[in-house]
Amino acid sequence: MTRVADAGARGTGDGSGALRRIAPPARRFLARRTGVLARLALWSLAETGQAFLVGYGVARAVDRGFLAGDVRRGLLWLAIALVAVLFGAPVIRGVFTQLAGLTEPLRDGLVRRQVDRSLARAMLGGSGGTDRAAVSRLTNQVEIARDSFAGLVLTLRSFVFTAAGALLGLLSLHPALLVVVLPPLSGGLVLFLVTLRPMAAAQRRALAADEALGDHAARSRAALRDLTACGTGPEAARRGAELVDEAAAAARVLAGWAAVRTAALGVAGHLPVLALLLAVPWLRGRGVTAGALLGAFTYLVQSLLPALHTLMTALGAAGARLLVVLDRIIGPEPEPEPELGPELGPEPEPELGPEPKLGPEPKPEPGPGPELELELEPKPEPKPEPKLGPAGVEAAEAAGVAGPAGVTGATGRHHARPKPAYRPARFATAGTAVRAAPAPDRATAGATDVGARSPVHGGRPASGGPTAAVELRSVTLSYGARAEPVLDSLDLCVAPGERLAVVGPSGIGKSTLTRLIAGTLAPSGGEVRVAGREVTGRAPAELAALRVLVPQEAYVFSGTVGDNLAYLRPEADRADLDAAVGALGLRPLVERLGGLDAPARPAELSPGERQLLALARAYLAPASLLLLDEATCHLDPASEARAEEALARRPGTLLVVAHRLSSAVRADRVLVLDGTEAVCGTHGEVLERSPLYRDLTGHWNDGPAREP
Ligand SMILES: Nc1ncnc2c1ncn2[C@@H]1O[C@H](COP(=O)(O)OP(=O)(O)OP(=O)(O)O)[C@@H](O)[C@H]1O
Repeated sequence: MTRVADAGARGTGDGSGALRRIAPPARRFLARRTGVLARLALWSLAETGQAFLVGYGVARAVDRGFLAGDVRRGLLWLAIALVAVLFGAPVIRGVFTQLAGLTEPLRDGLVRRQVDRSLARAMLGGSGGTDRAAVSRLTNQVEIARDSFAGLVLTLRSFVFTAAGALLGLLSLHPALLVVVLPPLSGGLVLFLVTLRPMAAAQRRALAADEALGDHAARSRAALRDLTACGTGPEAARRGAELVDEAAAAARVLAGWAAVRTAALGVAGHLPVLALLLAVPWLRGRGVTAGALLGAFTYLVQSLLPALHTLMTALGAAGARLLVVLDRIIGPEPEPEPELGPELGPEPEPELGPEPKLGPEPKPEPGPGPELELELEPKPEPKPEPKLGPAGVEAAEAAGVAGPAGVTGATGRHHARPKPAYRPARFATAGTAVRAAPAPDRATAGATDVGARSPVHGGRPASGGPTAAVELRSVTLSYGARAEPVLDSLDLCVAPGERLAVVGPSGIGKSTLTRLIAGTLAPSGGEVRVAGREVTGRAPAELAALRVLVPQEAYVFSGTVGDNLAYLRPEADRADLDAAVGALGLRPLVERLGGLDAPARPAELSPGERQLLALARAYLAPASLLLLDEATCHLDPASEARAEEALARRPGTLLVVAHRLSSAVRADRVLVLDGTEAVCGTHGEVLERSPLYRDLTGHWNDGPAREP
């Protein structure tokens, strides 16, 4: 219970401090609005007259009317009291009209102040640069301040002017009435005033606890992958539980003081009535008439008690809230919350992980390993996918860490990529979203670059042939029961060791295809096999052993550079890491960061640097299939070429969602995804056969990043 408790303590001892801080600007604010205040006082004076007349009318109606046998006079005085009550409606209207002249400028001023402060803080950047509580202050707390201020002005003003009218009335009826009424009234008021300061402190503590809890929840959500990667989940959960306890404790303290305040209200509100009843003989002895007694009761029950009740409620709740909220907005800057756990070290901001490609929420990405994306929004899936909630994340993480165990074909060192044993080059689709190229073309697709191709039928390797690295059999994927399929009856066969580039316009389904192959998305129909094994429904650990998917926004977690590189292959030694660093051209970056043992602070890395680290991590991964979903988009063409070549040299198969033409040219084959047509073949072949590919290459060539 560290920081929040401190904040609460600060608040407890700081109630008068807050008042001192708030008082000067409050005085200036009011001094600039003397006209509004004067008009408000004028309307309120009418309330004094009203309060006076209500009790006085009743007293006179009884004494001079009904008890004196003059019913007409009695009714007349009652009518006067009634008119005074009815007169209250236009008075309230007038008061509210003037009130806006105070509350709206206050709200505008607070909003301006908060925006200025948040912008200034954001511009500072770095540690504490983001003010996560700003939204709460800007919306919720500013509205609380406005409402509380309005309530306070209304009730304070009403109490003062009503009490003045009622006390004046009591005095005019008989001074002895004041002797009986004033002591319990003022006693209750004093008791109430005594509760104000601790109540404000409790309010402040409750608000601080609420903010800290919200902030912690937001940070934990953003840093979920860091927490998982660094194993600090339990620590974050423990801190969350502490904050919940703190919020509950603060609410209990607040409730305790609310009970004391209710007692004060009982003393001030009901004791005077009791005292008046008990003192009736004494008062009668001093010449207080029956009408005056009735008038006194009317003052108490009709005017004083309601005004007192609303005053206490408003001062106790709205007043304390106003003080606390104003101090948070215009007082000293709140201290930043501590980071989520010691393991996250000095990193200023927990890394948020890969950003979404589409919209503000991250798209779910593959299960295990640092490329893991969290399932943040429900999405229609054709078949149940392994959930990536906390439990799933742990499982996926375990898979990423333990992935190398049992991986076939993984060797300690990377050798030159062996030539594929065959190049089936089969791609055939049928259907609407992605259709097969015409049959004669399909028969030759990919055949031109390989002389002796294993016999394939419909894009499938013939039985007895080598197992394909990737095989899609009539795969269909729709993101909803009635949605148009993104991929429709797609057949695809990628040979072991082959390099395939996937190209197509934005939104055509390239990422969808990689996710299907990665096994993080289940097809609506058909079958996806990697290394001969169906991937759908496979456990994250098994998937991790089969493939690595690197998304566009690479994920680097808070840890050392070496930890990041070896994440998918924990047993990698220095030589392995050095080899990866050299192969990917990472040396200058690693040196700048301070070596393999230096901390990698995600927030201090550019997107391209993060991609390089993620690519080196993938390079070291034991899985033989590498899926790059625009994973080099933040690299310059030379770095991209170097990285791709290095990844292609490692033993295994490479599927690249191409970001530049050069990626496609370097690939053994190119798969062009198109809404109505899909073509697969060598660069030259698809250039000839696919108008879309010709368009794309034209666009790439004419684009700002001109390709060789
Ligand atoms: N989780 C999802 N839920 C619903 N629709 C989705 C989802 N993910 C992708 N889509 C839709 O599926 C289609 C294909 O998306 P996908 O991301 O695979 O395209 P892409 O070719 O990779 O695009 P880009 O190059 O812009 O990344 C798009 O229309 C997209 O809006």
